[in-house]
Amino acid sequence: MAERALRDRGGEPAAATAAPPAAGPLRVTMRLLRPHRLGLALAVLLGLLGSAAALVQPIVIGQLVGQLTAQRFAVGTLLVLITLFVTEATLAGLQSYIIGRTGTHVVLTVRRTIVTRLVRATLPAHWLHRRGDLFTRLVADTSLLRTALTQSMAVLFLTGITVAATVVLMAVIDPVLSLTALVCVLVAASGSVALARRIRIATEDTQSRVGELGSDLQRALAAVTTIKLSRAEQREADRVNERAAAAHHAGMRTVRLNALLAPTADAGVQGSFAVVFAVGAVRMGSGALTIGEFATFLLYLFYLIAPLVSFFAAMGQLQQGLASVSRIDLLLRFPQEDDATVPVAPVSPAPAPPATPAPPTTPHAPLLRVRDLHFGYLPDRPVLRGVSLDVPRQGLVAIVGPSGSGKSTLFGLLTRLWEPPPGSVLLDGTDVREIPLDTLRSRIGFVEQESRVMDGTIEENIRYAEPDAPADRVAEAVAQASLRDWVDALPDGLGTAVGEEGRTLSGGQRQRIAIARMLVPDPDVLLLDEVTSQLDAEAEFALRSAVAEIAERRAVVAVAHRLSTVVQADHIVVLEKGVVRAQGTHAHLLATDALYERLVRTQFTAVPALSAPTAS
Ligand SMILES: Nc1ncnc2c1ncn2[C@@H]1O[C@H](COP(=O)(O)OP(=O)(O)OP(=O)(O)O)[C@@H](O)[C@H]1O
Repeated sequence: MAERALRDRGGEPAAATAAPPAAGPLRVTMRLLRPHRLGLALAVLLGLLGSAAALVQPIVIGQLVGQLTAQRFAVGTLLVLITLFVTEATLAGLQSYIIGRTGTHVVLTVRRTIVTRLVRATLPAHWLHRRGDLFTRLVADTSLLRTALTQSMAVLFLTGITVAATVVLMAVIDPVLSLTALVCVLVAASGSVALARRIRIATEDTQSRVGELGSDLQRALAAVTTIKLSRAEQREADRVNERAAAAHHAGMRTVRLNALLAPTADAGVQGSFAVVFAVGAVRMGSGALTIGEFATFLLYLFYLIAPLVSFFAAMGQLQQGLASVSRIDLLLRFPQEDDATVPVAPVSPAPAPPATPAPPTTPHAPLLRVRDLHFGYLPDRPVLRGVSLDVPRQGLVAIVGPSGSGKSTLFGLLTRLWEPPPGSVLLDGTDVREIPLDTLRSRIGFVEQESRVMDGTIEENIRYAEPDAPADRVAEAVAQASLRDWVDALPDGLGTAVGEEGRTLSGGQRQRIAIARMLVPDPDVLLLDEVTSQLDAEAEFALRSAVAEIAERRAVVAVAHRLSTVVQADHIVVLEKGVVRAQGTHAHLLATDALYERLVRTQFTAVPALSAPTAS
């Protein structure tokens, strides 16, 4: 719901979600092609040489015919002609290879850049866009770049040069007639240009509908079990099929416009010829042009047909590429985590920046300090309102409170998944905003409420935050997360594959793998967000003992719903509607705070006491 709220807000994205302003698609294209300009230049050069080899052929053929008619020995001329044929064919092949290669490289570079930016993008930026659409932009739109940009750019350049050179030659013969030809061609081109523009808009529309199709398909695949249990197969299929039909209709519009492009260009060229022919005839009649000059002029005009038609076709192709560039550009401008130094939506009262530098830390100073922390995801909807608390270097701090009171939000701010206001979260006396993200997240381990397990083996998942960790650290993390007995009983042990999203595991096993993953980097503080919620009594007991052991060496902050976890905490913070309403020990809070007393009575799930920890 929150993601939808962010998306629907549309018009005014908050500072950390806003991408820098867009440049025009042509400028973006030039920027994308710049690293590949050598390849493109080489392709154009080969094309020019190929054209030269083709243009010389009529002359050589003429000579050959002359020699043969005069019954002269023509082997030399024949060899020259064969060499020209071979050269032209070789150059054409090479040019096509280099254009293809350059196009593929452009796609690779763009995809790499996008992937890097996507994984480093801020969470708000991600939540503004549907995943299926991002996927389509990365896969389908970048594919369009290959032919639509590199090929069309090279063709436009090459045919542009050919057309310009021919026009110059024509101008030498008769400037008036060539001006007439030029004006006619430009008038004819205006129709094609207008069509090409519409092709671009239609392509953009098609691609965005393909994105919607991808998003809906992804939504359906992710919830396939829910769809089955809700008997919603047909409804879901209809919904996705409707998107497919919309993409088809938009695609058909592009096809129709594309089909119009060639006849429009042809009609323009033919019409131009008719006008030039008529003007030429008049000029011949008036003696301004000889019949020979007019014949040569017309010959050149015919030479123009092929390049002009290619030019217009390439223009249509380029417009399709530009449509994709506009969509890809959005990903290239995704705001990055490191750029996001302002709160997503400042809420009133605006938090004041720290007035004095952070106090020097001593071994007894708290490890984490939260000072007057205000935060809201949406403007004027505060979630945390002036939260202050200290986390000592060792021991267990429990955060309790009704659902929606802001407990998970607090954890997200401590790890800068969301940017806290300046001076409101200090780690070892340093504002977390000044600590490089990589360092911060290796010092603060955060096990989320619904931690992901990824396709791969158990060991790959546990090592995920630190792939090169020594084996004994992995073994220790496995033991601390109460996974040892279970892993030892598996035929493949740590090498067992877990399936996509850890499908072959139980909820509890997934949670413990997530805890082990966060223990491997040996963080100073471990944040646990309701990690015992999916565990049975035995596993919970085992994990509770493990948490107690972990808390002897480092700080642990746990959002807890189990009374057993809360009771064992050294310090308990009671959060209500984004405000810390009480803090203290279990006994103190039970005696002094009505909400805490109510939570203990009604909300905290009691777990039957067990005599000794056992692993499940
Ligand atoms: N990404 C988000 N965008 C907008 N609002 C959000 C977002 N995440 C949480 N919220 C809102 O912020 C408030 C606090 O949510 P939070 O998840 O921090 O509460 P919580 O105390 O952890 O709840 P629970 O115990 O149910 O997990 C809720 O009103 C929630 O709807």
